[in-house]
Amino acid sequence: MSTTNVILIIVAALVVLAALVGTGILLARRRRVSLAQGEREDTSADQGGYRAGSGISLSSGGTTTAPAHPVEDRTETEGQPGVGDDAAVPRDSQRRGIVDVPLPDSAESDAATSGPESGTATTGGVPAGGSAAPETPEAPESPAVPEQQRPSEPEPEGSADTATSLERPEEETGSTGGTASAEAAGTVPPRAPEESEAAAEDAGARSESSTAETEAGPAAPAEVEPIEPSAGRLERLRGRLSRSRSMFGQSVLGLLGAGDLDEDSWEEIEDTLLMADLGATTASEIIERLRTEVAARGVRTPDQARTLLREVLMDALATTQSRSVQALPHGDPTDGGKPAVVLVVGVNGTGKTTTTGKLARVLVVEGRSVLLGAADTFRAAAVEQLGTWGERVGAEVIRGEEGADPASVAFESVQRGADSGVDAVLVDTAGRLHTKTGLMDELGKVKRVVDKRAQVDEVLLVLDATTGQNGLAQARVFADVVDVTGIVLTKLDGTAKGGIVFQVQRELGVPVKLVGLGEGADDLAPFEPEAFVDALLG
Ligand SMILES: Nc1nc2c(ncn2[C@@H]2O[C@H](COP(=O)(O)OP(=O)(O)OP(=O)(O)O)[C@@H](O)[C@H]2O)c(=O)[nH]1
Repeated sequence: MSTTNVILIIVAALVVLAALVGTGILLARRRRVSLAQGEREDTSADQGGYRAGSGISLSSGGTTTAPAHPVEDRTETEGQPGVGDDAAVPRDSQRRGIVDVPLPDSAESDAATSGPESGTATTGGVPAGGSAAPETPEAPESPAVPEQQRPSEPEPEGSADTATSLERPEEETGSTGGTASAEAAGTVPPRAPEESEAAAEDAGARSESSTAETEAGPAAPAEVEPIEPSAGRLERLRGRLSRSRSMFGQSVLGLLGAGDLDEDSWEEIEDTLLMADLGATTASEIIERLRTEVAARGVRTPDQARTLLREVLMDALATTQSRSVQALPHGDPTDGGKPAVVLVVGVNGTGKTTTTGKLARVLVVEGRSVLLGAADTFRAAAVEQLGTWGERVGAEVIRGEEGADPASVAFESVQRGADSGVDAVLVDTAGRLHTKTGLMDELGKVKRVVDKRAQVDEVLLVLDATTGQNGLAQARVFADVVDVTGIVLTKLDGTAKGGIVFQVQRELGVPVKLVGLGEGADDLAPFEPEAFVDALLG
């Protein structure tokens, strides 16, 4: 063998060695990151005040409770696709800068988001909350809101015409909201900060007339259908989840309980976790933890495997945030207290209206009075749908005409709720694609406008469990724009997935509070990690 050949062989051997060392370093680093994250999760294994096994837990809101985003935990925002990511969804959501985009001028905004005529003349008086307006946490209340009429004192005009509820006749606009009409016509420049309070006052003043225009809902409810006790609902939850998820349990438990696992088996377990939408990071953390525990405990039997997997999944779902829905009033609203205000947000068709109705039902059955705000002014059918829920539960419904400014409807709802002394105001917002900056800006405006009148206690983001990873992208953007305080995961009855629960909680620190299990009136249950994991394991 010539010297050249020997040198070539040595060089080749060195190259192979270098490649192996590189791969080893990469793997080691990946594991180290995962382990560190796992440890962080473990420290937050406290369940907060959540009462498992009971009905939906309700509470009064405190100060704003939106959790800070654990940004450092985000691992899938570097332009890399997440497993199952929808290719149509931009993966650079963090860089899209939704929060930093200045809102359009109020007149422009109204023109863009409202119907051609209606939104402008009708809603110009509502504080726009544009970039020039300060983010006032509390609106000036009594001075801005004169004594309002009560539901029992309907204004003569408009009371019969629910379709034009928030639209004000020309002359009326002129008399009570000159600024509004001028602004709507585009003749008023964006409001200076000091003008926003005046705008709130204007909106408050307007509501005196427009409350009469809003639907005189069935204030004296007829019969509220009896609601199934929570125990029964949870039982159904288990049944429904286990039907769709038994494959997950069987597959993972079968492998784990088989004793010594080779690399192929671990990969298969990881694949199963990914298929259930747990996401790459969560799945990898769970695998690391399982590997460690399997070695430490000497798992050999299916029972041992089940105990271990249950524990690991439960830990991954743990949160320090309360899962209680903050929908109870602050004091007695009929005696100086304030109603709870809940905003329901999410993309189209996730189940916002249905969830709003179901939640209203839970509250009413608990003896609470509810007012529903139909701020979904994009879709007339959604307003009708909420109206039907209002009839079912005996709640007044405030609605705007199609195309009206949703912020105006939301403001009117909160105003009316406060005036009429209800316990909770639930505002259903229009579905919007999280990828449309203008629509997200509009949602931010809804929240800010409501904030001027009352504290928003709960912002529930409704996610459709069947949309998988896309749900995470949605959650990120919505959380940035409106400080989401709780997640409702709907349609869990229709999917074998739902692992998005793990990811949303892990990344956003926002607890999953409720789950939707069907289209029925009672198909809303508290999210209970134990029940969820048991159902997942089959
Ligand atoms: N199977 C099942 N269907 C549900 C659940 N929640 C809502 N739905 C159905 O999902 C569909 C959409 O629900 P909506 O409440 O209208 O959704 P939305 O988010 O208000 O829709 P937009 O107003 O268009 O944004 C309806 O057919 C609901 O009955 C659930 O938990 N399970």
